[in-house]
Amino acid sequence: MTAIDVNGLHKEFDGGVVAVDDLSFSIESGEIFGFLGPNGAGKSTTINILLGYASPTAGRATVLGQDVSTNFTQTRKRIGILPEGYSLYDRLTAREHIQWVIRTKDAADDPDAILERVGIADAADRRVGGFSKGMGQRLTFGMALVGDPDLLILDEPSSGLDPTGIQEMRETIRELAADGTTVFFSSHVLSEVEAVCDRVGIMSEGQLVALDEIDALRAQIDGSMRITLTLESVPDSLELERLNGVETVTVDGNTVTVSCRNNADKLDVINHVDERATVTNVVSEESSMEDLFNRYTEASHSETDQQVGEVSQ
Ligand SMILES: Nc1ncnc2c1ncn2[C@@H]1O[C@H](COP(=O)(O)OP(=O)(O)OP(=O)(O)O)[C@@H](O)[C@H]1O
Repeated sequence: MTAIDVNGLHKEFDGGVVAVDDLSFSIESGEIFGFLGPNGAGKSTTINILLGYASPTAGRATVLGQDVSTNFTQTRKRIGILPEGYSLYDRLTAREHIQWVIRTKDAADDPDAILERVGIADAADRRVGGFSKGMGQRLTFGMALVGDPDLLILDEPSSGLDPTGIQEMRETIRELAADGTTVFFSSHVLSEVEAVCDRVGIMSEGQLVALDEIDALRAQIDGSMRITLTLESVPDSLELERLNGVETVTVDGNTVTVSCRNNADKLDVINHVDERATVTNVVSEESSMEDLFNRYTEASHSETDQQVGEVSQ
């Protein structure tokens, strides 16, 4: 079943700012989807439209089978939201916060079980005013879990959490997805997205510039594999540039660093060098999530620049 379906979505604010530009994608139930993009890319605007808080200028979005431009109140009860920069009530306890969400969602959860799940059961009766940032984030996550939502929308969910908290949240997210909950995960912490998401969409200037599994995105960009070979000595002519799939070669002292397209190219490089020199060490790495993010968002910038150039000529 499709949990989110977005078709030709467009949002232009007063003053002509186009925040979302012809956006289309769909997310299946039980999928953990990472939604990425630099500041101002249009992520929050898209999330606000998906939650029925903002209306699109054009296009259509359906969430859990319901068009977001229709009365969305009942559907929203099936969505758990962890907003960025949450606001909690200092005078209320953690349990009172959970009870409040239970009431607004007409849910039947046990507040203590939820607090236990997010690791703050021992602080259930403490007023939230004295909570640390991480405790507040755990509580907000707990509030999002009320009512066993069909869709979880998490905006920067690991913000303020310590490594244990991040690990626990990851496990909870995976358990929920395995039970069929769809998770829409927006974050600037790319390692976090890589650790937990099945698929990612990268936004830039209101458009989706990449949409795929992370490995598939890696395979689509050139130079996504980097291999560093340490040699006893570097021969005068290695002629690595002549190999298929080799993008760049740099030599620094006894090390040769080669970027190439994929795993098969990497093996060719190792064999080629091994036939011509004594290799003492090999380190191979895939592009980091940061590399991918930069490559896709920079590519979209340069395409726009080019289009602007073409128009102005
Ligand atoms: N209410 C508004 N009125 C006018 N312009 C807006 C409004 N809300 C957002 N924008 C503009 O729309 C664009 C997209 O903003 P949006 O907040 O959706 O980006 P974002 O990807 O969530 O960014 P960030 O990562 O910084 O939160 C930006 O240029 C922003 O200035």
